Amino acid sequence: MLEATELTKQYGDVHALAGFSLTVEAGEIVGLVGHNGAGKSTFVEIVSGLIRPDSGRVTVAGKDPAQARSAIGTSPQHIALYRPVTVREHLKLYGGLAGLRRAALQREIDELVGALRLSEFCDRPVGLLSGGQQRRAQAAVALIHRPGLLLMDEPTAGADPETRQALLDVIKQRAREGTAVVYTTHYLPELAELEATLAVARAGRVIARGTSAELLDGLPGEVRVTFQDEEEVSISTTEPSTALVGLLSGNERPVASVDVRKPSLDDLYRSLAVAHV
Ligand SMILES: Nc1ncnc2c1ncn2[C@@H]1O[C@H](COP(=O)(O)OP(=O)(O)OP(=O)(O)O)[C@@H](O)[C@H]1O
Repeated sequence: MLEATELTKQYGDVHALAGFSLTVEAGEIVGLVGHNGAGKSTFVEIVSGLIRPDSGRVTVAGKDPAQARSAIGTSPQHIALYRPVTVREHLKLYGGLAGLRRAALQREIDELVGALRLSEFCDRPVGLLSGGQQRRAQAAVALIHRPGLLLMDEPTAGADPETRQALLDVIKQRAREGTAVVYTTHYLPELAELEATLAVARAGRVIARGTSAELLDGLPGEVRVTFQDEEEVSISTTEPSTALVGLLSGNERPVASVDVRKPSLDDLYRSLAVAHV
């Protein structure tokens, strides 16, 4: 559904993209992760047809992004809605532009209003909504025409847990129906929930691609024991149970808490940074 090969994009001295390649199949959710400035949003902007690459090739459903607008739904990092216009009017406008009419348009609006819990503020102007409500409205605009490719750039930033869950549920459902999804986030548990494969961007390129099991297995997490006298001991380990037994055996002091942390995105970036110096 999406094929990007060796994309480059330069802003002055900054190489925002430096040979960025990524392929996403129909029905696949790809979690695009990477440090700030890695090039994720620039990639999303190119695929959504907002900006053009300096070189390289990108196709959506076999076409140039500018010719594939109706196949693409974008929820950009920064809210791009009209402040005086209500959420419902946005959905009618964007659904209508994509060719949805009357009953079909109404059906899609009703479904999204329900799934993303928009009913309470659907008839209010966007400019009067909270940040989280605007994010939900933005996501609904991306989804209204059932695009074959969804580009979600940090769609849950600032969202409360219920909103986050509602959005993840809709995205999973769309992927089951065959939608290809690119989902950028700084939050690994969301990608586990989406059962996404990962693409790790660094300095304008994708430097690792695979399932989270392939990329995270073998990376150390952390076991931390806090004793009641407030002393804290932590160990970086790939074997948390063994490490915990080791920490506690022979220890007579009462334990206040035990915390086992799985490998995080930071652990992944660190391991890849070592591999890519
Ligand atoms: N319009 C622009 N003009 C100048 N520089 C830009 C522009 N857009 C992006 N850049 C630069 O390109 C690089 C990549 O930025 P981009 O926004 O794609 O990163 P990102 O991975 O999305 O980061 P974040 O996680 O912070 O959203 C950064 O160094 C950024 O400063």
